[in-house]
Amino acid sequence: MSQATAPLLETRGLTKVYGRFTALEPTDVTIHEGSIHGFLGKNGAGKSTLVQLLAGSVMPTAGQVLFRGQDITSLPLARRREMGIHLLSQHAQVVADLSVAENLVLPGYPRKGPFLDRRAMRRQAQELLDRYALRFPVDALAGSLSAPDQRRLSIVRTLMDQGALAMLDEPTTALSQGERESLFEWIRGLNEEGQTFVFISHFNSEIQAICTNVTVLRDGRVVADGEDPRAMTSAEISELVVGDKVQEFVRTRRPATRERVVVDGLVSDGVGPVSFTVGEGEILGLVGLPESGAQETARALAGLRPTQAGTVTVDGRVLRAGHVRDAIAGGVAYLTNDRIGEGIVGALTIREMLRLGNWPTRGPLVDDGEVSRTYDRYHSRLEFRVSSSRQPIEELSGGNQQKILLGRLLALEPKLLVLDEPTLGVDVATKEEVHRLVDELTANGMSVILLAYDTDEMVRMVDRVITFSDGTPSGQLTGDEITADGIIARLNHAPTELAPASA
Ligand SMILES: Nc1ncnc2c1ncn2[C@@H]1O[C@H](COP(=O)(O)OP(=O)(O)OP(=O)(O)O)[C@@H](O)[C@H]1O
Repeated sequence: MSQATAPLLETRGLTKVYGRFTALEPTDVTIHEGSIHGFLGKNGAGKSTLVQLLAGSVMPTAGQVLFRGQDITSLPLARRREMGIHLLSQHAQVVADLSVAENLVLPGYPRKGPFLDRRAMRRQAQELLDRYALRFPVDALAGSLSAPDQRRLSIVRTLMDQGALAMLDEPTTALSQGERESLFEWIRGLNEEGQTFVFISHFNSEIQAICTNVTVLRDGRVVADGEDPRAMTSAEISELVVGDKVQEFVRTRRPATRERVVVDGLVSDGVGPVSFTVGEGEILGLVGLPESGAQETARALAGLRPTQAGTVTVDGRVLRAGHVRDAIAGGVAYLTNDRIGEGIVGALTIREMLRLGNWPTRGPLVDDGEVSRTYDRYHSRLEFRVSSSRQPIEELSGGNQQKILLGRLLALEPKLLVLDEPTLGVDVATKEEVHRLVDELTANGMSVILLAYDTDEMVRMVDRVITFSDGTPSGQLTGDEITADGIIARLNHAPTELAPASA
């Protein structure tokens, strides 16, 4: 990795206040040229706020941003982009129905007079792909690329114009272990050539794998700066982030006492037939590569995919397939892994979101007292960092939004909880709290189906694993067979097709 050199970007007393809420206290940080600089912190600590202030998508309440010594505080986002400062935010994605080339030249399409110059566009795009050792065709639709390739494409967009600084806010969300490693190798290769990165992640292993130094934020304040994460243990990093020791939760596997959920011959749009059972109080892991049938089956159970054959029975009641309201009424609740697309309703307040579609009533009226009690229950348990229960969901940090979605499902008191990436974007302390909570629910009889890219989470939480390939169950792991290596071996992990940039 390149030697850290002169300051590329510096902040002086940079502050962000929203109304009466201080998202970022006066902050002084320095990002050195050639470094991979990590920002760490719990949910709501202020990481995204800080990178948005650096990128110019949010303007500060006070303080300065210096770029190579020049004060750029008042420059807007577009000007900073021209200077090579780019942010790939948690929500940024490629435009699925545009080609790779169109995505890469956005928004500055090359023109010939009033016309779009397609040849120039393709040539520019191909040069970029070559420069960053990406081998997918410039004419492919961006939406047809694999998830990691879409991520690479969006990173390349942040690196265009010889980008001086690429800030990546949780870039590995929804990538498998193999995909992460290949992405990291690529980033390291670019870094070797002098590219500076800012990197945000809740995974200590990722921070240690890639960052040369870190800044740690807690409740909007810098509590550590300049540490080398490679010289620390994962527990030390967690302690720095949380401000306390994080007790890793270890679940004891419990044999199921009776069958609660019976899935029999389920066929859903080319997936299946799928048959399995889930016991009372059991956590069943569904594992498979994308489009293997694991996630499709989970969504079909929740009524979110049309089904053509088979039945789903919960406590003896047969659910009407393909009907989400019927699934909920029958006791099935599903946590989506697409928080932005199908999870949150931005304008709702937190307390409304927690009881959305599940309003407690007193006579004909919404029972406001019960809404408040629901908020209090999950606020203390899941520790949202928010200014009030009436704050709109869209203002919350990503991890806090995830906690609200989880709280909403728990408030439904389901019999079967289907969790698709329950700790997506959630910090190290809350992750353990979510695991503890799910364990308690299963101790009280709730059945859980878990999908998780993080094999460590899978291994620690489940009683049993069913693997999927080609749209049907391909095997089962129980007891001591449930290990990260065991799962990965069953997945028949195909190596990713890309070589690192330096190759
Ligand atoms: N537009 C806004 N209005 C009010 N408060 C906001 C707004 N944007 C962010 N906040 C608050 O600022 C705080 C910091 O949020 P930020 O998104 O920076 O956290 P984060 O460290 O990136 O968290 P996460 O790990 O969950 O993504 C949060 O408590 C959030 O609710």
